[in-house]
Amino acid sequence: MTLVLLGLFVIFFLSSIIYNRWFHPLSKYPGPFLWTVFRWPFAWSLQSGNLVHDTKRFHDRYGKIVRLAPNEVSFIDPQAWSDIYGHHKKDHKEFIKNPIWAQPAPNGVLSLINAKEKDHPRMRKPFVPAFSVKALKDQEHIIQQYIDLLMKQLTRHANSDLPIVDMKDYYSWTTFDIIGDLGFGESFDCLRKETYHDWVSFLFGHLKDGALQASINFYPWIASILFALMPKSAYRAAKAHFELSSQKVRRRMRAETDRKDILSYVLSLKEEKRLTIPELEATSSIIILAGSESTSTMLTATTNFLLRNPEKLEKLVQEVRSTFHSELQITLASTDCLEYLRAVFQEVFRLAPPVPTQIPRIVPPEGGSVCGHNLPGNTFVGVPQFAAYRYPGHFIFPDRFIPERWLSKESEMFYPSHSDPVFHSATFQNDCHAVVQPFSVGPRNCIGVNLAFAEMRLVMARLLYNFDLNIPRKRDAQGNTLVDHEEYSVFESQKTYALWEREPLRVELSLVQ
Ligand code: HEM
Repeated sequence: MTLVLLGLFVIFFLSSIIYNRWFHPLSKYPGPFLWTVFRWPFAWSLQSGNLVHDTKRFHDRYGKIVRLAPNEVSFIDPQAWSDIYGHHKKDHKEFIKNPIWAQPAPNGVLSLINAKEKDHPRMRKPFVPAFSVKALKDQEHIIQQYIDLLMKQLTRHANSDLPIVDMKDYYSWTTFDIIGDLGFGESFDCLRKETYHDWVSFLFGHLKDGALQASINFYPWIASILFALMPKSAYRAAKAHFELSSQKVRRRMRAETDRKDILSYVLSLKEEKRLTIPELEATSSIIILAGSESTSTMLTATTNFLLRNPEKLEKLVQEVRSTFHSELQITLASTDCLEYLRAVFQEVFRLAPPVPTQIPRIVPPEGGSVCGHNLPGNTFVGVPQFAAYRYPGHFIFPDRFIPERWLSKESEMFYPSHSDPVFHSATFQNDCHAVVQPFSVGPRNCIGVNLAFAEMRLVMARLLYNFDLNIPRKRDAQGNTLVDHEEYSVFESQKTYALWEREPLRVELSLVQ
């Protein structure tokens, strides 16, 4: 009997390899052998934090279309953005959120970001005015207030005996405090106390658990056993975190205030047009995560690239300090004209996108087309940002930090630094700007783009106006000061669990005299 079972298993095993590799409808798409016949190499790479780098390696080797698992194809052509994430059209149905990832909150309800296609427009609409340019203008003083506090804390450190800080923490504290206040009228008080709130520290662990849970979800037939083996602390933490954001929502709903925060726009609607309370609770915790983590990641990555490229840092400092003659002049409106700062952000989005993985979608059951390829229903698809943006067919010098590639050729700033490969006005003409879509596209793109840019511009401009930033200096045996660029952390080599796992970013600060 055992032999028969073993024989059946071997036959099943071998025939699924043969089918997946040579007879499956996706067999014509190239990919690494093991990945195309089994799901586990993908799941393993995902939960060990290497998926982003593995996917890039495969696209560099196989080209713009790669089969990453028996039922999954990855596309990096710019056309794939609108085909996969774009609006529903007459002959093109909207692709579906992948339920492997889009799981309900602990109250059993899907949040805005995970909502089913039929519920998504209803849930998104009430938030749209809260993220408009007009709303942002009304909220600018709140954002500036937290940046004042950031500058105050950094000034204190710059004046101390040890003027070295982990900027990753300061950026996280700032963006969490801002979204706590703008979202629910309550700061997390991270900046003032210079420490993470429980909610925030939980979140970083939660991202890792999320990658592990998604890996397990690929195997529904053993998922319940594997979930039972997961540490119970992960569930308790998820529940505690959800409880905290629910309390924030409920407190905000009870508060009698005419404050223009994000929830005020939703609460001002008639009940039938609002999200239900459980939906609002589930969505609130997503707004806190989405509204803080990606922006602080972007600020951390920008600082890391600037410190590793001192000539670019110098050029940006020059732009900021020659534009403003008082810190009070640094506003949302006035920072809009900083063209080199904008180019720096574009280049950091390209080299270290805050959402570096493929944002998972599924082809609708009746099938669909991506970049002219007809795919069977239920195929998993996505555009992996990190791989797409560093693909040598899309950008010249794809791994080099050259913000100038985003400037107009007529700009006064369009000239190479000493460390750049020589470039001239035609060098970047074939760069594929259209592929860089860090906020995604279509009906489920990022609702917080304006807020993200506002925070990024104000924080970076005020930081560079007030401080000189340096890689922390070491001393050699003779007491001479050394700056070792070779040893400094490289942002893009970090692991990813949906978002980047950010290591400390130590920066030496000195106040500009
Ligand atoms: C540099 C900063 C940011 C980046 C790169 C970014 C990127 C993205 C991306 C790629 C998506 C699409 C996710 C998907 O389809 O699954 C998204 C969705 C979303 N983002 Fe952002 N985001 C940023 C900042 C923000 C901010 C400041 C907020 C403010 C609260 C925010 C709130 C949201 C929300 C609520 C969604 C879900 C939208 C929907 O499903 O309708 N994001 N973001």
